[in-house]
Amino acid sequence: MAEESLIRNRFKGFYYAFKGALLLLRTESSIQVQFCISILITAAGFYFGISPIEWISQTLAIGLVMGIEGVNTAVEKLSDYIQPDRDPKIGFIKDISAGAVMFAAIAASIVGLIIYVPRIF
Ligand SMILES: Nc1ncnc2c1ncn2[C@@H]1O[C@H](COP(=O)(O)OP(=O)(O)OP(=O)(O)O)[C@@H](O)[C@H]1O
Repeated sequence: MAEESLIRNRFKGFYYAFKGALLLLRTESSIQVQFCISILITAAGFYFGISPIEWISQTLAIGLVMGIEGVNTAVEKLSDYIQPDRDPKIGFIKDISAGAVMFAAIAASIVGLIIYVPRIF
């Protein structure tokens, strides 16, 4: 019985996570832009015939950027909900959350440059 409800809870958790991913894709322009870039980069991967290790690096980079961008979006929404007015503490929280996205984006850009610059130039 307990095991059954554990499995049901896992399925529910997966359902909510899937719903959240769709919400991000449907409502957030930053995620939509990153999703389009991910599709283009994936197409580039097929076009240039990148190696398995390059596919792994590229897939991890895409997941890292989109995942952290999703968390950053959640931080922004939560911040606006708990403090709709201007507040330096909220400004700091939003800035460091955006900074986390930048770390991931820089790392992903480096991965992209390492994979594609030698193939293009
Ligand atoms: N409530 C706030 N108090 C202080 N600074 C804020 C606040 N909201 C946003 N900021 C500052 O603005 C930056 C961008 O925040 P955010 O991406 O939420 O956009 P916004 O300024 O709220 O406008 P919009 O939501 O229309 O894009 C933050 O990183 C922070 O520096």
